[in-house]
Amino acid sequence: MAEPAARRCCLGWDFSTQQVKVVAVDAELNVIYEDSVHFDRDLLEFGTQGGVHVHENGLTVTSPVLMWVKALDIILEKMKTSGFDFSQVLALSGAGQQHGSVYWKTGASQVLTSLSPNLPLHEQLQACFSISDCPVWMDSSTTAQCRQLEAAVGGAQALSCLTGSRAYERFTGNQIAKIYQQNPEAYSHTERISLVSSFAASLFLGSYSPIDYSDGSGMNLLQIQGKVWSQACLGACAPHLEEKLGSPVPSCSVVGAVSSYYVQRYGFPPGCKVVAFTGDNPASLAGMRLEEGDIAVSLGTSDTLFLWLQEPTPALEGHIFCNPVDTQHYMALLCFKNGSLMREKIRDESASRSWSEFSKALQSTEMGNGGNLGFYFDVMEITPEIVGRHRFSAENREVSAFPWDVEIRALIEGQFMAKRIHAEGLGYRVMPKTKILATGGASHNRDILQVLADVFGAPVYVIDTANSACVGSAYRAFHGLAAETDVPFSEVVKLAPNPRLAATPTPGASQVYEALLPQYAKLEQRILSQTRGPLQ
Ligand SMILES: O=C(CO)[C@@H](O)[C@H](O)CF
Repeated sequence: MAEPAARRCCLGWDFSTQQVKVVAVDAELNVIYEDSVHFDRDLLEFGTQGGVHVHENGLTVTSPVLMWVKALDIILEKMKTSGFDFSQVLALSGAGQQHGSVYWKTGASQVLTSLSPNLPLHEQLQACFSISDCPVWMDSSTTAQCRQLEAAVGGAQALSCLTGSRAYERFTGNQIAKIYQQNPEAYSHTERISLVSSFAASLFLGSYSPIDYSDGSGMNLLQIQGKVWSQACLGACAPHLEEKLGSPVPSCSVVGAVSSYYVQRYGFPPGCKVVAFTGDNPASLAGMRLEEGDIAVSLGTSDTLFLWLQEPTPALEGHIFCNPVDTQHYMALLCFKNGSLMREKIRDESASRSWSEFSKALQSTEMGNGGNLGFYFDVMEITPEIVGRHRFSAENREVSAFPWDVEIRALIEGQFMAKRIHAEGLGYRVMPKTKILATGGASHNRDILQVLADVFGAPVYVIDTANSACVGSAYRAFHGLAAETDVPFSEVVKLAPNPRLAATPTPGASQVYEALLPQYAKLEQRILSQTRGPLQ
């Protein structure tokens, strides 16, 4: 049988909370291989649940760094056993869960640069970490450090203007501050601090990989305008921190070639390039091929917005990161906690637990819902911090109930008007070329997507984002190969499969919602001032 034609490809990795995943993407941008290793299922000796350990205090959440190392050993062996041809890999890049941090012990770099190809990574790196259980994004034990950092730079808004976010417990600077304060000896024996993304890149490089601008924006340490560490933030967190972090680099940087360990043990070509790894959300933005003016809406348990911003206006909500595929622009994340669980509750209460009844209500009620507006937050909302259900008639009078069909439309219109208002609060603007990319469970309901298209006045496309961080990383690897030629990312990925058009705005939608959006915003402020007292 003829030898299979050589399939030049790039690899995209994702070191996520629950697993390590890899995809191989060929030059036509087709996924030709994928594999994964699940921490809970395949690495039982580490005893994680959902890939993490939640500590007794309920606030501290960590993951064992050697579990991540061993997962890479296993997945590479699985690829080798399946006959994957590593010699075809032109470049690789990857993603890591954002905010997590890895602490390399003094002397580890010598081990990393002299790995024996006869042994797995985890056996050789056993003694290379000063902290064996790494803080991850689910940790919320650093509130004190958050307050200290905000005080050091002039307050929450000042920190947001500087680093793109106010202080958040999961953000890496606050986690480093806690380790320095509570475990100074481990901190003093740490020669390098990586994010999960740059840690994974270091494993492939065989030396310390720099932190990229985009994932570095999730640390409360990087000046997002100047793309340099903020000396005020570094100083407020821990001493000698800049030398432990190294200098940040543009996310599209080629940071080196794979180490000889991979050439000799797996057959990677010696010139296989490593493109800077980044955070899972920035990598997903790349995988969704978001462009200027686009917005991605992930409709899941909580709803998450991915925004492409040219001129960000940092706020006390949401997160602004350096853009992973365009160094002049930015991206933003906005999280809305009352997502699908809220939609399912109203479906159960008002549509007899039936999505088809739910859809009928949306089909039978008018855009704008006759001026009735609703706010549905059965759990404390993140954006903004409101809890409870609040309904208002067209005359702005608070009412205790709506008819079942009005209730359903009020929920969905309210959820999407909130998204547009808060996105625009961060500097997002709907443009004539705007595409809305919808993903997640609720994106299978066409009537819900119709409301989304109407509220934003833009077409809605649906995409499958199951592998978006991996695929986005493979796309970024191809982009890194073209780095010297200055080809824009959008050009590199133009052959990728296009999303499917699902809904376009109903004629007259803009007039309806341009009038209703300010009304919704005013009522939101009214609820906020009632619940937390008048704004200072
Ligand atoms: O904390 C987050 C973003 O700010 C999460 O989406 C993590 O990146 C998940 F890994």
